[in-house]
Formats: sequence, structure tokens, C-alpha cells
Amino acid sequence: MPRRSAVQFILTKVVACYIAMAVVLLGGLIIWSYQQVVAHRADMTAQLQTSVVEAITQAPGNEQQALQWLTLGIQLSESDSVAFQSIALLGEDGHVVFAWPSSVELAATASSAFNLLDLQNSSFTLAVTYSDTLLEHVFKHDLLPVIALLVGQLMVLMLLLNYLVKRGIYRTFSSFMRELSMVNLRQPAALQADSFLGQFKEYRQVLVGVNRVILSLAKSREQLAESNQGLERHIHAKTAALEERNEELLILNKQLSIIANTDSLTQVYNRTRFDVLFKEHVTLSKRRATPLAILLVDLDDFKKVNDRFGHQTGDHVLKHAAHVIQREIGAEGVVARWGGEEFAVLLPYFDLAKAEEQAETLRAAIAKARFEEQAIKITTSIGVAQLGEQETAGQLLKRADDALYDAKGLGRNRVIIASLEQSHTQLELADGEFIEVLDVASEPTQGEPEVSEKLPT
Ligand SMILES: Nc1nc2c(ncn2[C@@H]2O[C@H](COP(=O)(O)OP(=O)(O)OP(=O)(O)O)[C@@H](O)[C@H]2O)c(=O)[nH]1
Repeated sequence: MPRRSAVQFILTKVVACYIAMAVVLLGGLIIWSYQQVVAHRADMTAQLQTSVVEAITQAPGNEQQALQWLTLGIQLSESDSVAFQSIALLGEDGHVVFAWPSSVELAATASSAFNLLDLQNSSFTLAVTYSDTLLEHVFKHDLLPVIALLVGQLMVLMLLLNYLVKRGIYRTFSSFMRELSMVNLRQPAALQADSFLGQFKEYRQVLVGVNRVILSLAKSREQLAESNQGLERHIHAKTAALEERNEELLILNKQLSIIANTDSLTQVYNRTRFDVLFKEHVTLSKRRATPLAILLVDLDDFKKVNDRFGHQTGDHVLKHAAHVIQREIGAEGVVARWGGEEFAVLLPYFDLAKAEEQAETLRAAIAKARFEEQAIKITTSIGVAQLGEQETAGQLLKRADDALYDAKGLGRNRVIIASLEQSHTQLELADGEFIEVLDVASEPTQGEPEVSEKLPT
């Protein structure tokens, strides 16, 4: 019967607590009461002494009568809790002058039961006994009612507890135990089925275990949070390093792209880049129906520069000439080194007249320039062509190259325009045929600029 055991257990504990409290209370009461009685008895005795001395002093020679009056007073005060049991007045030689009550044996006055009291300035001595010993008195008069009261209370308490346990506490405990069973991690069989206390202990152990698990989980969570923070810091640092590296790579990429697209000597676009841009501009021009012109610029008699001033000076002149071309064209066109001492200039939105004007300005600027310390003068021949409506990039290039060839043939240092009629005339021929002509013409020949074989036809 585990339930009854539990009830008994609780009852026992409560009663034990109550008894312990009662014992402490009684102990305190005994000490307090004892002190009170001692003080009271001392008071009474002192009063008796004073009264007897006064009686003897007021009625000398008639002590017996005075003492009889005193005895009456004593009898009246017998109801006092510490009253005297007997009183004897002893003469100088120790004989009993007066004894109350009369039954007190004279011999008894000498026994140790009597307390001998001195009477001030008198030859008499007072011998008294008290009705109880001090402890007896304390127990009889003070403790007995208290003990009775406590026992009564205890009984009432036990009855009350028994009632409460049966009515309410048992139900509360039952539901508490049911809740506990929800967290039971052990096999039910392992519990002591016949002992509620055993079960309670088991559950308490389980709770302690659960508590430990919760604490260790909280600790693990803290550790996890710390490691996460460390990981985040690490990731941030790595990300920052990666971003930095990425930026470096982007810069390097840009530099690489510039290197790949730039002519290393003259720092203008190289032929590869020009081919791409040329194709794009031709496509755009056709799509938007906007004009597009090209200049092929070739330095005249450059071989002579090399021969006379050396190849290195020739390099410097080439570089400077490219700079002049780039300066003159500005942002309006695309300048590229076509190869050797020849440059190509792409002029989007330039019609033939405007392109011719630009070519003339360019030719004049180079003719005017003085290169190197030796103030070398050079001239240029320029072939100009505008993209025809039906023309391909290759066909445009061919016409510009023809114009340049003409400029050379006519004595150099001049601008020759490739007429649009020429382009139309060529287009009137079969397209396939022209392409074949272009391919043949584009093969590099001595003294002639190369025509890109990569360009789209
Ligand atoms: N210094 C230097 N010379 C170059 C470079 N590329 C080509 N040349 C020279 O340019 C000269 C081209 O000679 P040619 O094809 O006969 O042309 P040209 O002397 O300019 O005569 P025309 O074009 O007919 O006016 C050659 O001497 C090449 O060595 C270069 O990068 N640096």
C-alpha cells in the first residue's frame, strides 16, 4: 500500500517537527519558570524575615502572640504557590520558641529540611520549610498545564492531518506523482512498486538526472555559441581576404586584358582587338543605319628612318607617331596598330567628307611634328573609306587599302578617298566572286598592308 505509507511518512515527519518544537518550548518554559519561582520565593522569605523582625521589635516579650498573628497571615497566604509548609522560631540556645503548625517536631528543626534564616539584630533564628521543592513547584504549577495543552494540541493536529491527508493532500500528491511519471526515464519495473517513498526517491533521482542533462545541454549550447562565433570570425576574416584577393585578381585581369589588347610598343589597340571592334562597329552601323569610316594610315619611307637612325630610334618615332594619331583622333574614334608602321583608325558616325577632313588634319599634324632629338620629319599616306550599305567589313577594308595604295602610288604624304561607287560596282558583281577576290588580295604582299583574314566577310 504505497499511498498509506506515504501518508504515514508525512504524518510522522509533521508530528516529529511538532514534538521537537514542543520540547524546545518546554525547555525554555522550565528555565523561565524556575527563575521566576526562585525570585518569588526569595521575595516571600525576605518579607517573612522583615515581618518577624518587625513583630519582635514592636512587641518585645510577647513574641508568641506576635508570631501567632504572623502565622495567621501566613495561613492566609497559603494559597500562594510558593507558600511555606512550616515555620519555627528558634531561641538563642536553639530551643523552639514557636512552631507552626504545632505538629512540627521540635527535633525536626535541626534537620537539613529546614532553611535557617537570620533575623536582623535579634537573638532569634527562623527555620522554615516550603510546601514543594522548586522543581516540583515548577512542574506542578507551570509545566503540567502546558504539557496538557501541548498533548491536546498534538492530538488535534494529528486528527486534522489525518483528515487533510485523506481528503486533499493525497490527491495533490497523486497528481504530482503522475506528472513525475511523465519524465520517468527508467523501466517502471525497476521502481519499488510497493513503496511510495521508494518511488519518490526514484523520481527525485530521475529529476536530478534530468537537471544534470539540462545543465550539460545549456553548457554545450554555450560552447556551441562560442565556437559559432569563432567560426563566424574566421569566415569573416577569410571572406575579407578572399574579397581582397578578388579585387587584386580583378585588377590583374584588367591589366591582363589591357596587355592582351594593347600594342606593347605604341600603347594603342593591337590588331586582335581592332578586328573585334571593327566587326562590332560594322554590325552596329548597319543595325542603326549610321555612317562608319575607316582610315588606313601608313608612315612613308619608314625604312629610311630605320636605316638612317637605327631601329631603336625607329621604335621611338613609331611610338611618338601613334601618340600624335591618338591625340588627333581623341575619343571620337578607335586607333590601332595595324602592323609594322601602319595604323588603322575606325571612325563611327563619320561620313566620307568628315572622315576625309579628319584624315587631312591627321596627315598635317604628323607632317608638322618633329620626332626625336634629330627632329626627324615623317609624312603619312592615308586611305579613307566609308562603309557601304551592302558592304562587308572585308570589302570596306579592301577599298581603304586600295586608296592607301593609290596614295603611295601618287607620291605619298596625301589622303585618298575610296569612292562609294567603287563599292557599289563591286557589289554588282557576284558576292561569292568578290569574296574570293578579297581573299586573294588579302594575302600579304611585299610593300602592301596585310588585310585581316580573320575579319568577317
Ligand atoms: N623600328 C621599327 N621598324 C619597323 C617596325 N615594324 C616595321 N618596321 C619597319 O618599317 C619598314 C617598312 O618598310 P616598307 O614596307 O618598305 O615601307 P616604307 O619604307 O615605309 O615605304 P612605304 O611604305 O612604301 O612608304 C621596314 O624597314 C620595317 O623594318 C617596328 O616595330 N619598329
